[in-house]
Amino acid sequence: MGADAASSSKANHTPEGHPAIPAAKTGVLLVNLGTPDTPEAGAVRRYLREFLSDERIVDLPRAIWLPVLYGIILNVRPAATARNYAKIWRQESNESPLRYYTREQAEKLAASFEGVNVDWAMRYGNPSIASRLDAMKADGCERILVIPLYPQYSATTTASVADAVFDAVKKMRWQPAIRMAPAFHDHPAYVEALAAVTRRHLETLDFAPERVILSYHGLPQRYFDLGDPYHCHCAKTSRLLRGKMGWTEEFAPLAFQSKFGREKWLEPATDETIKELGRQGVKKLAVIMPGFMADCIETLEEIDIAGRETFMEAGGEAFTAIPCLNATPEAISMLEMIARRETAGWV
Ligand SMILES: C=CC1=C(C)c2cc3[nH]c(cc4nc(cc5[nH]c(cc1n2)c(C)c5CCC(=O)O)C(CCC(=O)O)=C4C)c(C)c3C=C
Ligand SMILES: [Fe+2]
Ligand SMILES: [Fe+2]
Repeated sequence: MGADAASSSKANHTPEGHPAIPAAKTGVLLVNLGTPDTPEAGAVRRYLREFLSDERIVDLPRAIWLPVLYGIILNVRPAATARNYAKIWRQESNESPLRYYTREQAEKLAASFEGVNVDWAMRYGNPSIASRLDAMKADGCERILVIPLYPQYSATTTASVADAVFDAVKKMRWQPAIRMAPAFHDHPAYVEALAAVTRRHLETLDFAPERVILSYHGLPQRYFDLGDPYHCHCAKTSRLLRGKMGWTEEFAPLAFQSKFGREKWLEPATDETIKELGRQGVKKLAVIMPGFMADCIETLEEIDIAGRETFMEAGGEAFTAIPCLNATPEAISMLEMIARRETAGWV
């Protein structure tokens, strides 16, 4: 045993010859949905295969779902989705916007919340939850708080992160203690952050929107009927944000975007709402997407590109997609509040 090992063994009060034990640390792991590694059909196919195989996302019996997934969806969708990713890909760092902003959120949170190890992972794709939990543990994290970056709880997202976290620690002989942060759809700092980013963005425009659609990612209606509280969380965030901004429900209607598959999803659909407002003579429209903590394909392509086109074709004249919270100071301060509250007694 070298002199270093002997002195660290003394500091840790471990017996002579015992392997060195790193000082106990607390970690915070931010987790978002995930994204392909490149905007090419092969990478998109790998990502969609993992994503759409999760029973939390599609809960149909495997005997029914897997033939559809492997026979149709994974043959048809990757090429079209890859073309959409290519439109929004961040060339300078060669990654998707979701990955870029999630990493930036973790870096900024690390700078403001000293004394904890902050890391980030993706539920599907890379870096995986298991790989980052392994790395945090190897670095001495005995206590880890996981923050799913979904303000509104859904079994499809929040619970799916918990599944992956516990699947990963299931394989560890010496597990870290784990805490899962709850949803934060009604956290005052979250609603204030949405309001601040919105006000800042509206000031940069040369028009005043006649309507602001509050657009959230959708879900099959059946999941709501089975008890998923997501719709209620979206409704509450919307009510609180309207209150803060002085908006009426007519001025700022709720809608659900990104429908996938044939089942009935939560309504009204964002694309239909955009079309309908255009037909009714609304000329200036804004869309805010409070459920997305970071800009991604669903906000930058589906809304800012495709939604804009839909509105213009329906007679609209001016359109804006309000940026997501991303790594704004308000978003980081909210994440820090949640991280400090949920690590109480640990740090
Ligand atoms: C049955 C399918 C899907 C459910 C249920 C679903 C729920 C859900 N998703 C998000 C957040 C995001 N989804 C994103 C992309 C995306 N979502 C689906 C399908 C379902 N989502 C697909 C097939 C895709 C990939 C893109 C495509 O092929 O159209 C993203 C963006 C990822 C990125 O890299 O940019 C996010 C974020 C939530 C919050 C949610 C339930 C509440
Ligand atoms: Fe999705
Ligand atoms: Fe989409």
